[in-house]
Amino acid sequence: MEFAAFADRADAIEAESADTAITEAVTDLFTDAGSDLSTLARFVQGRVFPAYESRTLDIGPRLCYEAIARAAGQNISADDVEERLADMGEIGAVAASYDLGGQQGLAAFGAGGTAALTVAELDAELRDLAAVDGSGSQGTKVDILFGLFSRCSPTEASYLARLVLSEMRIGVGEGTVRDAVAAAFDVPVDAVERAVQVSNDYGTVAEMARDEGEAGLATITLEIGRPVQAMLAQAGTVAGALEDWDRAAVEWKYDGARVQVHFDGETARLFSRNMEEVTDPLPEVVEAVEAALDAPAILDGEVVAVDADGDPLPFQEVLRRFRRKHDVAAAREDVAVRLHAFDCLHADGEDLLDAPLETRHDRLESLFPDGSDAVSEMWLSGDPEEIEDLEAAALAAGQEGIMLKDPTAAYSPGKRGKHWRKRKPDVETLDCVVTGAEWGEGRRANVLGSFELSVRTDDGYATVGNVATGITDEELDDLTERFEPHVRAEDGRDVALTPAVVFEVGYEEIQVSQSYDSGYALRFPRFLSVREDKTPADADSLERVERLAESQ
Ligand SMILES: Nc1ncnc2c1ncn2[C@@H]1O[C@H](COP(=O)(O)OP(=O)(O)OP(=O)(O)O)[C@@H](O)[C@H]1O
Repeated sequence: MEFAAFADRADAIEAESADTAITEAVTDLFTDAGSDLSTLARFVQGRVFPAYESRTLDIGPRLCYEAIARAAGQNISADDVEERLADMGEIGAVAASYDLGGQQGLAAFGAGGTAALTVAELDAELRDLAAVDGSGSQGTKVDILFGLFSRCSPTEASYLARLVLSEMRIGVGEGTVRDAVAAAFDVPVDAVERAVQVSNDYGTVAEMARDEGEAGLATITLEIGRPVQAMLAQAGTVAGALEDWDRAAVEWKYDGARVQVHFDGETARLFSRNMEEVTDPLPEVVEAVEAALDAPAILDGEVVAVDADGDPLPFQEVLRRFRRKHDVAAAREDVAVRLHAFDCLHADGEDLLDAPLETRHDRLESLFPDGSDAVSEMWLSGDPEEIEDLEAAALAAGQEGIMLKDPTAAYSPGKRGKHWRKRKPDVETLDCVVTGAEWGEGRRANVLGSFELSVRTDDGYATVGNVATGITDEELDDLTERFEPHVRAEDGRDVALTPAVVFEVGYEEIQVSQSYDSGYALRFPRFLSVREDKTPADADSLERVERLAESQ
């Protein structure tokens, strides 16, 4: 398919407001996709790479503006592009507003000359672009992108800009893609959902659905080395859990960071909750797993930082270790980390996602030598007092609280269902995407002083408040520096930011309010931390804000 045809269809999808019409349009796109099916299944969601890959294009907004400016002609600079963005508010519209095809002579130096750009060619070019690294890589990336923009019509340029900056936002969420694959290739929605949970890639699933139908989808299994999305938890109470289940599986809620362990029988690889590989920064976890296991396995667990006495340290310490690229041995001397594995998704050739938690935990224990401290203990109890004692013990040991899990439930990747509930003594917090900021005043005029908080909606973000309290001067300096590459536009003291950073914020109450576009406002929001382990896609949703507001 030509990229122009895809761009036209994306345009038509964006113009639709009814969910059914959007799903139908995506269904038609998939039916007509031919050999481009897997690429298009990713492109409609604004992805070039499958969700399980941590590979990115690594194209910052500035680099994209430069490429657009060069394609737009000699008199246009990246600053001009940025100014236009401040006026128009959306990079696709900005890219479409220039006459980029006018540079076709120059484009001959870029990819593919002046021939019409195809989806396959664009995908290949973007993959080449992602592979560029080393010194001068930014310049090479601009060159490649310039070559692509120079071959674009206005509509193509709009969707190319949105694709490379991960700002597709045409109203197509994962649910739409799932339903469209099912409708296009006449397979059950559940079978598609299941295959996506296991493979974490809509591209592979769409092709399998088309080529081999429901039976083919059933053959997609977990693969060691290909991370799956983590199962998540809702807030819950002991009384609620014991009302719903005869007995609850009770575990400590460790104050650390999630990690998925993939052991192929010889070597272990580790992935963070964002599916980034964190094998190198955590050698002691790798060593512990490789020494203990002798059969292939995929495990889920939490990594906690500990001091010299083995007592847990705040979770920021473990994130520091996650990010550490150099001198890992020295970092390890300062702060050691320890794995608490609490689930087993695969053991010795057998996928266990559908097995009940109780069975999965038994398998987990059987993989490790007796009494190994790498396995998190799980208690089965129907007695509220016993569970309270377990919570007291978890808190006394410096952990966050307890998890209550349905012992009969399967493992549902990516789901925040009622089968796992977290009971933490502190009030709920929200993980919000920072979408804007404001410069300070007076002596703080050169640092950002207040930050606009948003939550996820189906096709973008909606504001819920501004936070300025709870941040030290030193943190403001750090945040100002951190946000610099994400500045999209400025107007007086107001700064528009590309969504990239997630703040954990506390608040006293959620109020219904017309002041913000979510329809809600956080009362007395206060900054708690930067969620280094989360991307905007992992931030809290408007749906969660609605639920929290209702349950107050
Ligand atoms: N025993 C355990 N079982 C499952 N998750 C655990 C356990 N101990 C610690 N955790 C952590 O708790 C998280 C579950 O809470 P949730 O799904 O709400 O994630 P979250 O948004 O990071 O929440 P929070 O900020 O409260 O940790 C898991 O992602 C995991 O990192």
